Amino acid sequence: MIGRLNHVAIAVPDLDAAAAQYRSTLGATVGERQDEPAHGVTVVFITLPNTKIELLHPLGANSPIAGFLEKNPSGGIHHICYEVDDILAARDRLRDAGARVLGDGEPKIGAHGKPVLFLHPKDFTGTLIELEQA
Ligand SMILES: CC[C@@H](C(=O)O)C(=O)SCCNC(=O)CCNC(=O)[C@H](O)C(C)(C)COP(=O)(O)OP(=O)(O)OC[C@H]1O[C@@H](n2cnc3c(N)ncnc32)[C@H](O)[C@@H]1OP(=O)(O)O
Ligand SMILES: [Co+2]
Repeated sequence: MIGRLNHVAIAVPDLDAAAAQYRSTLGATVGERQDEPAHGVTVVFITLPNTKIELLHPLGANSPIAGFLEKNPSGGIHHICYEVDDILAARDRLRDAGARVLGDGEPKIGAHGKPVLFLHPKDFTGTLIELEQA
């Protein structure tokens, strides 16, 4: 069911410093800051030849990544995002298999303008999974 790896997300305490490190030290192609108020994060995408890195920083009072950064103050890998062809069919199949779909279970529009959903990390070997409709 899952397809390409769309991105690996890294929560960071200082977005500008992390973006500068990827640009200057690692020599990567780094995009602009993008506020995503519906998701409670500001993101910067880094384009690699085979996938993307999403740098994440909390936005607003109720960011879903605030707790993660409190536990990991230096930052850390936060989630991985797989593409699926049909996000509603994927959601229903995963629910039938017993997985917890986060939030109200209805897809939100993600950073690429496409529907996304999240799956509880405790149901997937300690890894928060994002699904993005391809
Ligand atoms: C920009 C839009 C979009 C895109 O298009 O790319 C994005 O990527 S938005 C990214 C941010 N959005 C989200 O993460 C939404 C989904 N996340 C959540 O709903 C919550 O973060 C969470 C996963 C339910 C965690 O909630 P939280 O309140 O922070 O923590 P808990 O204490 O309830 O955690 C329970 C348990 O799970 C462990 N945990 C938490 N986060 C992660 C993680 N990222 N990876 C692995 N494990 C995680 C946490 O440590 C707790 O474990 P125990 O301590 O063993 O109980
Ligand atoms: Co993401």
